[in-house]
Amino acid sequence: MNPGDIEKEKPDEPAIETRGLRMRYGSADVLRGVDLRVRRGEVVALLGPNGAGKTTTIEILEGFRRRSAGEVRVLGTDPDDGDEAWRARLGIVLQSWRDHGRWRVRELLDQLGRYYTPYSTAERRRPYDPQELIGLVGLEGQAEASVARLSGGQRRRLDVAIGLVGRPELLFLDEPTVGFDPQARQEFHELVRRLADLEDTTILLTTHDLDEAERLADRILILVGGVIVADGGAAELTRRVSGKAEVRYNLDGEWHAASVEDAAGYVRGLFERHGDAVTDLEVRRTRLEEVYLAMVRDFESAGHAEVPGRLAEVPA
Ligand SMILES: Nc1ncnc2c1ncn2[C@@H]1O[C@H](COP(=O)(O)OP(=O)(O)OP(=O)(O)O)[C@@H](O)[C@H]1O
Repeated sequence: MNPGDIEKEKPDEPAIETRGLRMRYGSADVLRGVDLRVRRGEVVALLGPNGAGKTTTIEILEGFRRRSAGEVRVLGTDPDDGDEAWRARLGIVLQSWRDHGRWRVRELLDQLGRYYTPYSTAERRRPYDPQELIGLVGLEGQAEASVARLSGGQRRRLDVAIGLVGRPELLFLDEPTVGFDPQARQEFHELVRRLADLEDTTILLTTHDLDEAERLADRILILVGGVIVADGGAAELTRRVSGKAEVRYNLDGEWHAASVEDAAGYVRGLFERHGDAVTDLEVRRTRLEEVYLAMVRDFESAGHAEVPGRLAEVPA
């Protein structure tokens, strides 16, 4: 079977699907039955406190780590059985990657890109042209710089370029924007949206930046205590925790605030009653960060036994 054939397999199958995924390190159960589905073309953010098992999950999906139990399919293949053709369809940006110090940026991308040439298809030309990729991640000024001389943020941009060089169908990003300045972060967000919208790339990312998750992801998964405790769009998760919005406004020079369920109705009434006397109107719903912290707190204060039927021992 050649790589072209593989790409045409089961187009409706989700890019990622796990059922009852479990991982035990020694006697510690880190993943206790993770069920997740990521549709093709979706951008999904995996959130969770330090040590929740996000990297472990991603590494299992990438085929870097063998799971203890459960079913996993990534682009139609069990990662434990993934071959080179399967790997060529993935893009991976790890939390840290330190090597290639003497290489120059363009040279490195050119070399790494050659690995993907045999896996080029009519739908997905592989690899990216190094110069185009350098422009895409904003490293034009560093194309001829040696890797050891890049700043932390530039190095991270290169990590992203390395993850993209094979024009992946599925891209894993583990805390991709750590060390980015605000402008680099914004450019990176635009890049991710462009990859998802124009190149139909499926993206699974982990981040501790809740604003980033909200801005980038079609869907957010919260991993706590080894299970997914919440799954939905940012607005949906926010509504689930707090249906209320805060309306602030100035009326005849005095500030007012109200916590209301129907913000649109409240604002309509406000203008009907006071017209132009209302100024500086602001409607603010609960921020994702508050929602996230409330969910983690609830889970932790309930004790982990609150997730029924999911905490059984992983078979040794
Ligand atoms: N190779 C290993 N052997 C033993 N324990 C491990 C191993 N790798 C990870 N762990 C443990 O598994 C748990 C989950 O780690 P993991 O790196 O997956 O978490 P994470 O959610 O990615 O955390 P962070 O947000 O800090 O990156 C942690 O308690 C960690 O100490």
